[in-house]
Amino acid sequence: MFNQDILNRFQNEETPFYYYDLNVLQQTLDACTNAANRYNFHVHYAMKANFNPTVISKIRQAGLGADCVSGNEVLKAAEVGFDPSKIVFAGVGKSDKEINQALDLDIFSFNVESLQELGVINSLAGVKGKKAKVAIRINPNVDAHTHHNITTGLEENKFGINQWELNDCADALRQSPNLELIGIHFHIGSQITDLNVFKSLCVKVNELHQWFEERGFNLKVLNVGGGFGVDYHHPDTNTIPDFEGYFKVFDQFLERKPAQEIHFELGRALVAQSGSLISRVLYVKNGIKKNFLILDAGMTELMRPMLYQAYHKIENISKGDVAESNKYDVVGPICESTDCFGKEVELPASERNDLIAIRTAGAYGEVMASGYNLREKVKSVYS
Ligand SMILES: Cc1ncc(COP(=O)(O)O)c(C=O)c1O
Ligand SMILES: N[C@@H](CCCC[NH3+])C(=O)O
Repeated sequence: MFNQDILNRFQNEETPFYYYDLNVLQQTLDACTNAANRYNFHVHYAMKANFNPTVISKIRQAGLGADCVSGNEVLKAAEVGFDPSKIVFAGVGKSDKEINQALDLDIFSFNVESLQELGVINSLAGVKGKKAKVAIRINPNVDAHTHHNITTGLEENKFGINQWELNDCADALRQSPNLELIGIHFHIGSQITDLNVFKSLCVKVNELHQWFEERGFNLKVLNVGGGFGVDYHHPDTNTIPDFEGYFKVFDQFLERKPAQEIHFELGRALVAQSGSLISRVLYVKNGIKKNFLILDAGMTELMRPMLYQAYHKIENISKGDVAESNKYDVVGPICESTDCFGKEVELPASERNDLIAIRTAGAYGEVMASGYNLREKVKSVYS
């Protein structure tokens, strides 16, 4: 990924920064849209994964819709040119202000996460003399077999409406003149690599789809969310996720009516491999039990390893393949003991000023950066 031209360019940049390889991003988008088009599936990009302006503008140009989780994401999506008819808005805690902003934009759908929220959207739409399009986000109680902290579709999770509330939900919809039910929505978790999980989701969606049809609701949309994972261990040899295999599962196992639209909300799978966090070694500290590489990037720039014990491949891109290697705990400068990107990482013998790449950082990296310790906002570089 890092040829000599790029390395020369990096030498002149102040670190740390996010590097986005826009070719990788384009290849990923092409692979996704080609596979989705084959099945006539609609993909909305989950903006929460990365709302860097250059990245989202490329995604918009690829023709995807936007899946938003806050009023500001909805506004940003519209501002960068996503057609409001392709914007959906999920989230367990939509404020009145956020709902009103989305109503003003006439977005495609509110993915509603509680009975109470249905009532609030009905009232706010009524005040504006509008009919809001809604999809019911149902908690399907399907185990995503991913990290506990990024599972969203189990009964213990706060997301979506529980199945035992669906009768009340159907009654509320019948009594809400300012709502139009367009579909049902699911999202069971993130970084899912076992496709059987999606098969189980399809079985559940079919069951709940039928439940609504039996009660006289004609669903235009089945939205199965996102969650498709990437290979954090092999960013160079398994760069583009197998979108074809992923969509095929839904084509095979989801029962859909001829005019019905199938919607997806992919985030990580589209952007993760195109981004790396680039930093410099500030100090090498050799201890009795441990050697530390102290970087100029920390948990304030990339929080995933500290928050989820997530693995990211770490490379010394200044040294390349040299014979002598050492084991290091690769840490940041932040005043927290958990500020560690990886323990006992095998790297070439490293020195002050070497450039270190932390790979597969294009999703939930830059967007989760913080200003803790009064750190500067992290910059971006593109090629
Ligand atoms: C409702 C919803 N849709 C889509 C996504 C995108 O997930 P991912 O980045 O795993 O594809 C998320 C995040 O997990 C989400 O909460
Ligand atoms: N932020 C998480 C994913 C959460 C997805 C949003 N529900 C991660 O870095 O893996």
